[in-house]
Amino acid sequence: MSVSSSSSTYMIYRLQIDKEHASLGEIAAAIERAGGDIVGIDVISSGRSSTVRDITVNVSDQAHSDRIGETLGRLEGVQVIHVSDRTFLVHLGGKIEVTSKIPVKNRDDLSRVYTPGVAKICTAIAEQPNKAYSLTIKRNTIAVVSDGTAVLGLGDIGPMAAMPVMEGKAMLFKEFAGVDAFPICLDTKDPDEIVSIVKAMAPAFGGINLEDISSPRCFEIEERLKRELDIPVFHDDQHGTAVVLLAGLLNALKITGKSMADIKIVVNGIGAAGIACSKMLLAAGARNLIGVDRSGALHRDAHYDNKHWTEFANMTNPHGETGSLSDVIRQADVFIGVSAPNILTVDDVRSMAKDPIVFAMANPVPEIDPEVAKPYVRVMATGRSDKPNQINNVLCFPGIFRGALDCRASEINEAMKLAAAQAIASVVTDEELSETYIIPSVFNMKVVEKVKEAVVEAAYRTGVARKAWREPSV
Ligand SMILES: NC(=O)c1ccc[n+]([C@@H]2O[C@H](COP(=O)([O-])OP(=O)(O)OC[C@H]3O[C@@H](n4cnc5c(N)ncnc54)[C@H](O)[C@@H]3O)[C@@H](O)[C@H]2O)c1
Ligand SMILES: O=C(O)C[C@H](O)C(=O)O
Ligand SMILES: [Mg+2]
Repeated sequence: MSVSSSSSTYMIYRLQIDKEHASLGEIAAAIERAGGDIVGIDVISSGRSSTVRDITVNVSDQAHSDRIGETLGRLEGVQVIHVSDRTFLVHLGGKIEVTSKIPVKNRDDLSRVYTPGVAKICTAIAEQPNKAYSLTIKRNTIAVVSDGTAVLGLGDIGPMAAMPVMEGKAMLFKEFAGVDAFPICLDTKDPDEIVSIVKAMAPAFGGINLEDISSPRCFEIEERLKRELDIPVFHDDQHGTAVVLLAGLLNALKITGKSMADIKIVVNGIGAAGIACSKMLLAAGARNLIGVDRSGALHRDAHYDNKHWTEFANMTNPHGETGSLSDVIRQADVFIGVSAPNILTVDDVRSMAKDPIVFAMANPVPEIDPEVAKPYVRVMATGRSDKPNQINNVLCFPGIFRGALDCRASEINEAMKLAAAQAIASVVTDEELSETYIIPSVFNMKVVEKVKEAVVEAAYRTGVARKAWREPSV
């Protein structure tokens, strides 16, 4: 039996194996019988009577891992020393660190990078603040700021628990676009306090990436920071997601031969991502878009305490459809999920129009398991990196900030976002386009390059770039 569940994970079993009483063959057979897939075997130490080995096994979940551990513990001559989760191992001590660019080996070095030499640099910046861009980390550094209230689809898990995601985002900024990023998780949910903290720390940064802040607070926080700061402020869950979604949908529609203006789109989860994705699709020509949240379809005859929902209802659902997700998804061409795990059923998908497009983007568990949906959909995408068609904001935020920093943009505007979406979509050529390849891989080096170029061009075109234009050298 092989492990196919979308929640599968790798566990490492460290075993002491008594050479006389146990063999690797027996151990492998026991693991296979218990349903685990062995993906690696390493010798840690080898003695005359026993060896210590790490056996890496793909398991479906924690309970499955426990069962395999118990099975191994019952084998004669085998002692389970410990069991570790490979995902936990890569997080030990955190995922990023600060390194210096210049060695500090002697007093001379010290006196230049630190006092007294550093003082004249400080004075130069005090006299001409713009010099912070050439003489400090500002020009290449982003703050990734969260309050831990909407972490992936895990919800309000607090600032400490949000850190692994923010460290991960910082890592991706660096890996994919060479942007230095600091994860900053704030122990407050108060919008006034978040705005004032971010404003106070802004001098060190060339841009602010807001992350995993729940709606509707995220809208006010972002709007105020955009107004009050002169560096780009970008709520990734809104705009990064919307940019990548539009890129994916433009390409998926080429496959089904339908046009944005004619299709019925259902967006499930009218929070940060849902509202931004919907606005972007409307700007791209969508007309029949219906938003659904926990209480069903949003429509203009209802009264909402949340003013963003009132605004949303007024610009969507032109035919005033009401009811649950299952009611409004009938005859829809496109489902976009930015809500919660496993809320879309096979029957819902089967009630959609011909050639359904399903983007189940909730993380880490999508609205429907892609394996379950596959037989009934034409194009399927999720936010996960272990499945085809990954619609995830990681395709956008490194490149869009690379471009914004390079031209020293004062903001990331609509034109820059649209340019980024078109650039991502364009990486997949017409020859390459297929049901399982509507969106490029994040590892495709062309993505960041094309997004950066398109964003820089749009920033100069719309007058928000502040760096003197230099013709590219030939
Ligand atoms: N793939 C990506 O790139 C990407 C990007 C951003 C967000 N997301 C995912 O989208 C989800 C929402 O993120 P967000 O930042 O917008 O959060 P949010 O808290 O701002 O919004 C979530 C919304 O979903 C609604 N919701 C929750 N359960 C629901 C259900 N069963 N039916 C209908 N609506 C439901 C909530 O009421 C809320 O309005 C998360 O799972 C997140 O991981 C994915
Ligand atoms: O973090 C991700 O993988 C995407 C997105 O920002 C999310 O909150 O789910
Ligand atoms: Mg997020």
